Amino acid sequence: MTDVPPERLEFTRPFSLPLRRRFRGVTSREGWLLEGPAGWGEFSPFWDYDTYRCLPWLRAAYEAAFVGWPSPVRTLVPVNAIVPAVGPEDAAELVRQSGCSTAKVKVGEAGQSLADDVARVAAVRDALGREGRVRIDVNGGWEVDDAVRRIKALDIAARGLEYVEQPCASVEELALLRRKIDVPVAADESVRITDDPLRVVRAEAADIVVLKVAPLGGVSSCLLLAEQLGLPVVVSSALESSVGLAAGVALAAALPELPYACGLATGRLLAADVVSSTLVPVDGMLDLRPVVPDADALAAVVPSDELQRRMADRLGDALGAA
Ligand SMILES: O=C(O)CCC(=O)c1ccccc1C(=O)O
Ligand SMILES: [Mg+2]
Repeated sequence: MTDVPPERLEFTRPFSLPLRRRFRGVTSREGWLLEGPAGWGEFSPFWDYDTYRCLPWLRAAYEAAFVGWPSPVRTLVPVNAIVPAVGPEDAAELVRQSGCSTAKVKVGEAGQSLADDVARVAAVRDALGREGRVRIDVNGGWEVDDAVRRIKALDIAARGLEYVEQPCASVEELALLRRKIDVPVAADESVRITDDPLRVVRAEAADIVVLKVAPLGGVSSCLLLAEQLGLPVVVSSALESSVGLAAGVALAAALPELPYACGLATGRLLAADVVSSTLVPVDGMLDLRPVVPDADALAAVVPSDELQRRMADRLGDALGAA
């Protein structure tokens, strides 16, 4: 990690945040906060990330605490409601409560049928009304031909999809699929979990890219990557606490163009947070503001001794490799 003295990175505040509902198989989010002259940073890599993949999260936390973020060009960021793979009534309720006019619906969840996805997407369209935008996220779950069939059905159920996020796992499949459908394709995992994020562009595999600040090494790294990619960017969260979400807002606020609502409304999925007032949208917008943890909130989310030991091991491994 460039010019970062790991011994200066004193992650003193551990947290474990329960989620209101299961999201992509996750029921809680663990991490550490770091305070520095520029503000607060968060280190909360997913448990399935190995040491190497944790390093960008360290860089993002270091940037937030010690370096600061690039200048904003806007102070309000439009965001999408996030709809996990729940039933149609719950999905509609989540959308109505959100105040957002764009919704992202998780589809293709293991154990669910196309009929389940169609019902959820149709309920979200009804809740949003004609003017709203509906996008879906498959997290790489489908083969190309299956994706063609399912996307057609879901495009009809949605009465027009804004885009489909990571419908297939590989860049090659995305490129192939993109030539077979009219719905725009957004790349998420193909940019986030790779050593070569520009490959999606060379392969003409996507119309849009999803950028998440922490797994991509910070706001400045993402801004540079966005410029190199040359595609429209949707900034999305990695299900962080409000401290981590603030870094996403900073990126969305600094991008020269922001043509789509961003996936930063995941504060609603948290049953507890490290701040007293979670970063959630008002009228579909998040505002750019400093986020500072609250002592009482932090005290309420201290991990168990056993969990904290596992978290400390992982943090130590990452700092040791940095
Ligand atoms: O983009 C959003 O609206 C919410 C964030 C989200 O979906 C997400 C959150 C954590 C990990 C992965 C993802 C994802 O986009 O697949
Ligand atoms: Mg995604």
